[in-house]
Amino acid sequence: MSEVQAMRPTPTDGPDPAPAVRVQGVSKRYGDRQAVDDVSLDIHRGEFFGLLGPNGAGKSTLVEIMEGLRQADSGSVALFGEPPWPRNTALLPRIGVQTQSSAFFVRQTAHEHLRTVAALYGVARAAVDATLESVGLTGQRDIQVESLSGGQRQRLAIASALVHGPELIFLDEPTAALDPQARRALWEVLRALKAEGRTIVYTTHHLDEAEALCDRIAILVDGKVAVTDSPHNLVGASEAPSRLMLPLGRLDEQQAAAISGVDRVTVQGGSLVLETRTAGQVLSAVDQLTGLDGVQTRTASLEDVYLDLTARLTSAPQSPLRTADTTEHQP
Ligand SMILES: Nc1ncnc2c1ncn2[C@@H]1O[C@H](COP(=O)(O)OP(=O)(O)OP(=O)(O)O)[C@@H](O)[C@H]1O
Repeated sequence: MSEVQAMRPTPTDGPDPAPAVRVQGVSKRYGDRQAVDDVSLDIHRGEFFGLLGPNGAGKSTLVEIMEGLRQADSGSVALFGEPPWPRNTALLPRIGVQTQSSAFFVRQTAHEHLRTVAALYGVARAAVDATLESVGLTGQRDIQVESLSGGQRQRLAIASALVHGPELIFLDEPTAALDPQARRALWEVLRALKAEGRTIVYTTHHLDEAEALCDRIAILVDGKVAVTDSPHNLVGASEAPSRLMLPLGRLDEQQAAAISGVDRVTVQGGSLVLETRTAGQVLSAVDQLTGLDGVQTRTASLEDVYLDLTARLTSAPQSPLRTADTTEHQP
């Protein structure tokens, strides 16, 4: 993306510039559903900020309010100190938006579509080729949009959000339809954008993605911000257990559950999984009983923290699922 437009100087840059995004007391209700409930947060310039939460938590509504696409019932939003609503055309060149339902010129080729979007912003043609390349669509440049696969369209939607070199980029579940290679390739594009100093607001259900990319995340539950922090701090402060995975047949479930410090025993795939908050003590007990050959340990991840937190705060089913086919034994 280094060939894509250089970042514009920000007129408000100074010793203490306004944050890229400031949300203060924002609420939004649809009928009797409180979609966003008194949310306040700041997203700093140059920050990679993740917005996580179960289906229906209010992420898209909040992002659309930030983008100026939807009006809040109460509260305020400022992007670089400017309100995006009512429609603020001065902000448009500075922000890039990819939504879950991006619109396309379907009868155009990928290249024509992006050229059309670029022309709306008065962007040089060279940026079109560079942006198509950055999202891995050079090979599809002459294919009509309606003939692109779902994942390729998604990449074109991302390219459309990036082609004018915006300072602030909103991406709403951008990797939802991408295959694993395309997902990792997009990570690299996003890391490069961050390295250029751009601010990224990123909605995702992929916890590994949030952990790998985001400086900070907010977890939204039932329209409220449950927590905001860096993935590192959240995992460090978490009480989510570590997991020891033993090949099946080495211990039975009752033996494992009887080990002091084991909180929960499950069978997942080909492993007996022991959850514990005292991994060292449990490892040495396992060593004495059966040896440590083939035993794997996994410390708490952001996904564990997320599942733990959202389970405590809501009874709704969670989006990232634990391994299916799990039997469980509580000691
Ligand atoms: N236009 C609308 N009219 C009525 N209700 C809506 C509308 N948009 C969203 N909602 C409701 O508001 C709540 C929040 O929806 P929203 O799409 O913001 O959540 P989300 O966190 O983005 O969900 P997901 O992860 O499934 O995309 C949900 O209960 C949803 O059904």
